Amino acid sequence: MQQSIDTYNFAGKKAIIRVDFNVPLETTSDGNFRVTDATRIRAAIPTIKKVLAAGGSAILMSHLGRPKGVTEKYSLKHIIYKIEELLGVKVQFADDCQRAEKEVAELKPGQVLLLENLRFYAEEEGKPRGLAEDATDEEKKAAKASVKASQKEFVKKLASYADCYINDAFGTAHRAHGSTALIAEYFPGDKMFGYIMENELKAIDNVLENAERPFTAILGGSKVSTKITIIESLLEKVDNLILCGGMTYTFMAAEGGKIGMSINEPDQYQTALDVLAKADKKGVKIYLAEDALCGNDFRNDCDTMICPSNDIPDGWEGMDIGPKTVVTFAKVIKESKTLLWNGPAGVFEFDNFAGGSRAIAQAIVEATAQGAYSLIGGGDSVACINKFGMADKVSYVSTGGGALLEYMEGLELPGVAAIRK
Ligand SMILES: Nc1ncnc2c1ncn2[C@@H]1O[C@H](COP(=O)(O)OP(=O)(O)OP(=O)(O)O)[C@@H](O)[C@H]1O
Ligand SMILES: O=C(O)[C@H](O)COP(=O)(O)O
Repeated sequence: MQQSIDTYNFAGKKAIIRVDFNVPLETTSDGNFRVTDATRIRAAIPTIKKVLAAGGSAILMSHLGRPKGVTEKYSLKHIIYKIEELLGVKVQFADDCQRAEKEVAELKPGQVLLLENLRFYAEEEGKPRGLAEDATDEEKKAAKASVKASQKEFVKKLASYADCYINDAFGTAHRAHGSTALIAEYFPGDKMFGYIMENELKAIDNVLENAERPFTAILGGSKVSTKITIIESLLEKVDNLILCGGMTYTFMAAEGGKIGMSINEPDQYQTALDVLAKADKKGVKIYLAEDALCGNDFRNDCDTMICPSNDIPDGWEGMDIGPKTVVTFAKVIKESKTLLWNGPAGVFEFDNFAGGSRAIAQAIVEATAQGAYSLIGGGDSVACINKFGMADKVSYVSTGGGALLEYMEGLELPGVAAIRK
């Protein structure tokens, strides 16, 4: 049965909390690691504090990156300093998530223990590793069966550490992994969502079910192929769909435009045309960038010029939306009552091409101040809004990328289903 974190009695209990501490790291000149965006750690603090304040202890577990075994650069020990800084509590560390009995036994109420990266074990994802490229179907089948069999033991061990299970890893809720889904079976009466999960689901449900109109979605990023299912499902829900970023040029090229060396997916031309036709049929207004800020090389300090997005000369590429587009997009955004933004409008990592994304963020902030509800989601979009210092001026910043998109598409997230079941 699903419990509530607000009413559960944590006194003297150990809570194992699945968090999503898959955060970006960079190496400093002295060879140490630094968390470059702590949004996901910051967001998990209220849940951890709740457990500690209610007399419990917290065992934190997460993945970091996509390691294929034990890999130093993906060790969660690199982020301990950041958790301690944000939580204000010392964090103990178990350097093997499957051999943490001693650390768990010594854990007292009010204390926090972080387990090493769950993905150092193939069992977390339940997918075989190290298969030879020429492995036969039989060998692949056997390897899969073998990791599935040991996955049960892996999950059972994690479950044995605690009295209750909290899933607060919204960013990973779309993965049916050991720690996000299977483990819940071992806590039939003591499983619950943390605050991130509760808030994310509420915020997205609010957008999907009670969206005040006009509802405008702004989708950017580099590829049509990675966003096509969400584009299609959003056509059922929104009044306006602003398509920007690198995907612009696939649409322009599909319609016969000249796009120079802009990012482009020829195998998606038909899909792009189908989207435009479907939007027309549904009465959804699609906004594509009419002009582009182009560069002659993929770097911040290349030469630039502004061109129509469908008439970019050879040797140039569209790297941000142009000034006319900024005016059009900002007007549509400011006239909207519900806003969803996923994916930057340009190569925002380069300051000279961050202007379009900044203008979109600014328009969203202004619309929010006028009473619109705004939800920003996705790793790059959140990095963008943080870079501009505007995260606290929108209604909700999601910690989810893929999870947010899948939930918005109407898919059941395994991490959510496992708690509700
Ligand atoms: N015109 C462009 N040309 C090339 N790359 C672009 C362009 N516009 C945006 N991008 C790049 O798109 C990347 C993000 O695109 P991607 O499709 O990977 O989005 P995403 O990771 O799904 O975003 P999010 O994490 O916000 O959901 C950024 O790194 C940005 O630099
Ligand atoms: O960053 C994310 O989207 C989540 O942490 C999930 O990571 P994954 O895509 O490697 O499963």
